[in-house]
Amino acid sequence: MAQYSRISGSVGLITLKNPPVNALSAAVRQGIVDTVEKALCDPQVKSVVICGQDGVFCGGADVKEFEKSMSGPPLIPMIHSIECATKPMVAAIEGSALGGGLELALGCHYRIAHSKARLGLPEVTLGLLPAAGGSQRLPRLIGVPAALDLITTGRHVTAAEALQLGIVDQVTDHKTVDAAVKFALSVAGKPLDARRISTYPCPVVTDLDALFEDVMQKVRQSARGAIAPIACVQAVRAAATLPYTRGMEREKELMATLFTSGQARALQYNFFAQRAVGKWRMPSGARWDTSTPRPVHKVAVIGLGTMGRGIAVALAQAGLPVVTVEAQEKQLMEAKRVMSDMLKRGAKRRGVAPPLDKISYSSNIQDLADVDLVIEAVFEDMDLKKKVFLQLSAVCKPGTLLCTNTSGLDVDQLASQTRNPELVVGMHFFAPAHVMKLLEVVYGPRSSPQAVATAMQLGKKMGKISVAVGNCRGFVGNRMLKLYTEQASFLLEEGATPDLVDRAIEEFGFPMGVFRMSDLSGLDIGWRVRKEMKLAVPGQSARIREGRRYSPLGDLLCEQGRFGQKTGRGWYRYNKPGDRVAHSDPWLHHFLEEYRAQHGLVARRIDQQEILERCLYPMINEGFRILQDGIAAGPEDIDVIYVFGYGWPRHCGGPMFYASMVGLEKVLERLEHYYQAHPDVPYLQPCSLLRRLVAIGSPPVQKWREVIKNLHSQL
Ligand SMILES: CCCCCCCC/C=C\C=C\CC(=O)SCCNC(=O)CCNC(=O)[C@H](O)C(C)(C)COP(=O)(O)OP(=O)(O)OC[C@H]1O[C@@H](n2cnc3c(N)ncnc32)[C@H](O)[C@@H]1OP(=O)(O)O
Repeated sequence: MAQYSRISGSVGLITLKNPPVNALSAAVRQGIVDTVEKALCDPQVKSVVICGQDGVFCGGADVKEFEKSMSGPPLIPMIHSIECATKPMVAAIEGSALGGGLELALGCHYRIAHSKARLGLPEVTLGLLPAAGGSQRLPRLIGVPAALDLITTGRHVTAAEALQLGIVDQVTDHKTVDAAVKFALSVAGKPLDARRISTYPCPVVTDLDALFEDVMQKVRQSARGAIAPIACVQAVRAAATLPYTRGMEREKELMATLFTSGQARALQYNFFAQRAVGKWRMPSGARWDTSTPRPVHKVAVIGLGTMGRGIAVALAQAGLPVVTVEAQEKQLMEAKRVMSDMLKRGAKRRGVAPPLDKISYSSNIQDLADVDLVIEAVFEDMDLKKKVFLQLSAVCKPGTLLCTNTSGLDVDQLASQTRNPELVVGMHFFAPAHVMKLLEVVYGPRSSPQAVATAMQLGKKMGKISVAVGNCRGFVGNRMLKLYTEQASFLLEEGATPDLVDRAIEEFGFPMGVFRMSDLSGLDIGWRVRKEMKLAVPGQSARIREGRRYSPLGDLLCEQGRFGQKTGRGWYRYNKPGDRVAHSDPWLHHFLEEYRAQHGLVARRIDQQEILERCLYPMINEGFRILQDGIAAGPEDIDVIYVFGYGWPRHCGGPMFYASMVGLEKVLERLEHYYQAHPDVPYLQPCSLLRRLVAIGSPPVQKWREVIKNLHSQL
């Protein structure tokens, strides 16, 4: 709703009230319509200020209402009537003015912002465009290039940048409403014709066609199949080329297509999923709101390889003092040089001083005696990690949380090396750790809720999206990934090429296909793990191991020294070691032909649909198993992990959401088909949770938690 009062004698004050972000729900829109009318009818009121309660102007349309049928006054005429008002309307912007919130402010005649406020039109991130006049008013106010940037990226700008761009008229460090009221008093009675943005001509752009062609090309490239950024460009083009009313018609037309699209549903689901994962719960019943984190003032990172360096830099950038320990003196010196450069580059980008003094470097584990939390990031070897945990348990003060950055080893085995296994959790970062947003917080059977709460809170402080998951081989992300990469290798055996598979995956929306990604990460990493597991045996090319289908193709490449980009050869050929541009490699095609001939395999034509189904559906099936096993609390956890850690296209929601969009019956039917065709691949057998969901009519993804809960309570 909205509250009305009169202050300073002649200023009508309208306060939006809908905690926590004053979203424009039907009730708020009705409140605005009613209070604006009241203010305009009150002869004592000469000007009007619109603000939001509790330091937030407005977080935009209420996204939760998008699924329901529309009720209440629509935004467009509401904003139009504010712009047409005959008394000056002033927006007092504190906190956020986003989406419909900024569109409301653009309908006002003046905008006063607090210096800490953030403004933006993030609709594109929800699969939409600013369709309450935002795509038509913003270019008229700040010009086409700047509006294109803001609308197609959805980025939030600071008040200072908003002032520079001309979005706001004044920035204050003091009480925003007071400043706005003072301003409103000063403009009372002044003419308003020149303040109505919709009447402005769009600033002229030289060679408009070239500008839009260029922008469209860039947007298409970065959109990876998302339709909203393209519609945003089209809407701004309408602003630049059509009169306002016709531009508004185009905006509406474009929005109508987006609003009901699967991509908008996926992106909006993802918005709420990101927030849902913060509300973690463990199978024991422990939860985010009943578990208190331990204070963490000083942190340590042990092992300064690529991961350790990134983690330490991310911690320092979050303002935490970090002690780093690396046993090898040469590696320590090299790490110090590289990390200092990383800190300097990061600081330059953010316009702050590099936090070099936050990190201290040591080769002595005894220096970790007084830290509150340690993140172990040594080589991925269980024996080595066990040794480190044993040492840490002896060296660190009682109560220190011991975390491992393993990407899939058993957290419980490491916990068993320590005096306090309840203080051990996994903190699985993704490379590069100072850039990637995802953190898997892995609890073992003995991890305490407090330890999980502490790691989750630390992740948040580091700006990560943290997801709490149970302990199993590969946790959530890598457990599912294994099947994806394995299926991709099987497809090569059956007739595909790395280029063909990668093209299908990239056209689906992943930034990189499975083979290109594998070349980037290094083929030797998986090879070493498979050798340790005695799955890969040099010189052997058997295609059945441990009773199930196995593809030795990756092992055979490694035996030839083809480790990917770093050796200049892998699934692709590179001009030199370390080069990033992958070229199709005739050697590899010949190698595949020979391999098939050796094993009596006849290459067949494999189409894009089969590639996607074979690569994605087994992953999804494993996702259902993960839910069934209670390793992830809900589909949102899996989807957030895949979007933020593995490049799953956000406009497809994540694997579990995607499954619900494709239709669970179809996923089930295709898995059954592929399992029948490949009975030596046990994981293709559809999981019982998937069967159960189909049996009860394929409820929407938001309802799966209930089904899982019932399933668990029946066990
Ligand atoms: C057929 C054609 C029909 C076409 C007709 C359509 C006409 C529609 C016209 C216009 C449409 C306008 C579009 C929009 O305005 S879309 C919304 C744009 N706004 C956003 O994207 C902002 C989203 N919110 C945020 O970025 C942040 O929440 C922020 C406001 C910056 C605050 O951040 P923070 O303080 O970190 O808090 P949280 O993110 O945790 O949020 C707190 C809780 O509030 C919920 N929330 C936030 N924003 C919204 C929203 N816009 N709608 C509903 N709910 C929202 C969020 O989920 C958190 O909830 P909970 O505590 O339960 O987790």
